[in-house]
Amino acid sequence: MTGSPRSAKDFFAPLAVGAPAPLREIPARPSRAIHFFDPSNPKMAAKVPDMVGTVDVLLGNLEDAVKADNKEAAREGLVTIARETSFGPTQLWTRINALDSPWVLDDLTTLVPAIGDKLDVVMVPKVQGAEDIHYVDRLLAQLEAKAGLDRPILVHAILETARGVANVEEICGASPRMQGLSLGPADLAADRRMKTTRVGGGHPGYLVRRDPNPDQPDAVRPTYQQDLWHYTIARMVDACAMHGIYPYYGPFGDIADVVACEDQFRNAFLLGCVGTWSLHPKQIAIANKVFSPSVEDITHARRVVAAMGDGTGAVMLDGKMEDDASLKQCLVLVELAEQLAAIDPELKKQYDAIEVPAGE
Ligand SMILES: CC(C)(COP(=O)(O)OP(=O)(O)OC[C@H]1O[C@@H](n2cnc3c(N)ncnc32)[C@H](O)[C@@H]1OP(=O)(O)O)[C@@H](O)C(=O)NCCC(=O)NCCSC(=O)C[C@](C)(O)C(=O)O
Ligand SMILES: [Mg+2]
Repeated sequence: MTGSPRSAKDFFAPLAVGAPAPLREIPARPSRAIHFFDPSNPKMAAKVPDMVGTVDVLLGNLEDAVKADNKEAAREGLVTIARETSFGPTQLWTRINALDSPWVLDDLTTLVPAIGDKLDVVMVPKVQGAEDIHYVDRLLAQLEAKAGLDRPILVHAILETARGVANVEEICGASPRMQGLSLGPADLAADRRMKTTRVGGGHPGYLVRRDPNPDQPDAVRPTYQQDLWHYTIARMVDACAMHGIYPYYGPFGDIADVVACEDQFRNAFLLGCVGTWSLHPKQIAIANKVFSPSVEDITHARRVVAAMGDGTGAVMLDGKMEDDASLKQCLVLVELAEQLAAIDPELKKQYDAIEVPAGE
């Protein structure tokens, strides 16, 4: 094939002669936590081999949070770590520098030939529209062809500009490489001129207040904090579901506040996200817990599956109506549990111990 794709039929054609064929379906590999490390930081880098198997994704970060003077050391450090580490079931991702930065071309032209066979996903920051994905798509195809890779490297976009959010659907559908999206709440807040200075999470000022009680006009009126990120995450979830790819929350910068971190992660899980980021080792356990369905949820889901028989009609279970649609909701959880049990022996034990009474 030469030139640009001309019709919808060309969507799955390789973008360079000799590049691997694009995937028609993005594999649903568990990725509850995408753990960030700075490959130029010797202490962090030293911990990476021991983290294999304890986290679903290890991500060598080359962009923000890596000092400008360390950009090359980070890139080279990632090459060394990738070559020397056997990753087993753990995926290896990287976050490259922004497309307008002086580093990104060297990031891609170094990493793909050196460790392209080990890299599962390239995370692209500050994606504005489909044109950014098209650029990375073609360049990856050229580099993969040159390196003789036999499987395509997937692409994950971070939504961190207002324009990126406005173009979210076209970003998700821009290439068969698109694996998923993450929220970039810090850059997005700055770009939108929001007034929060936190990296993700809520804000005590973003609230609603109960109406005054006419009989007690001076009584304290309770307030309820709202989720600043609900709108954006909900848009991401719809865009990803529409294109068969996966939404993730993103960073929670208040490392010390493990309670609010868990809450933010859970909101994302309930809305449809498959995972989140972990910036510090202690956030991995929080993410793994939140993004694994509970034993109670799986027990209920399996009871509904058993009670629904051939999957049609309506039944009563514990006083509640279950039907074809609630069965589908339960199957989302059951399928997720099966995928997680395949890579997490502890969870497998818990899910295997569930007993569903026969004949319900
Ligand atoms: C927060 C920091 C500074 C606290 O770092 P610390 O050293 O103060 O923490 P600590 O509790 O003292 O660390 C304990 C031990 O764990 C190690 N450690 C600590 N963190 C890690 C790690 N991630 N992976 C592996 N090891 C780690 C650390 O080196 C230390 O090792 P030691 O016991 O041998 O001394 C540090 O954890 C860190 O730099 N984390 C990564 C930050 C990062 O990647 N930020 C970029 C993503 S967020 C973002 O970019 C925004 C976004 C999306 O773009 C947008 O919203 O716009
Ligand atoms: Mg950012």
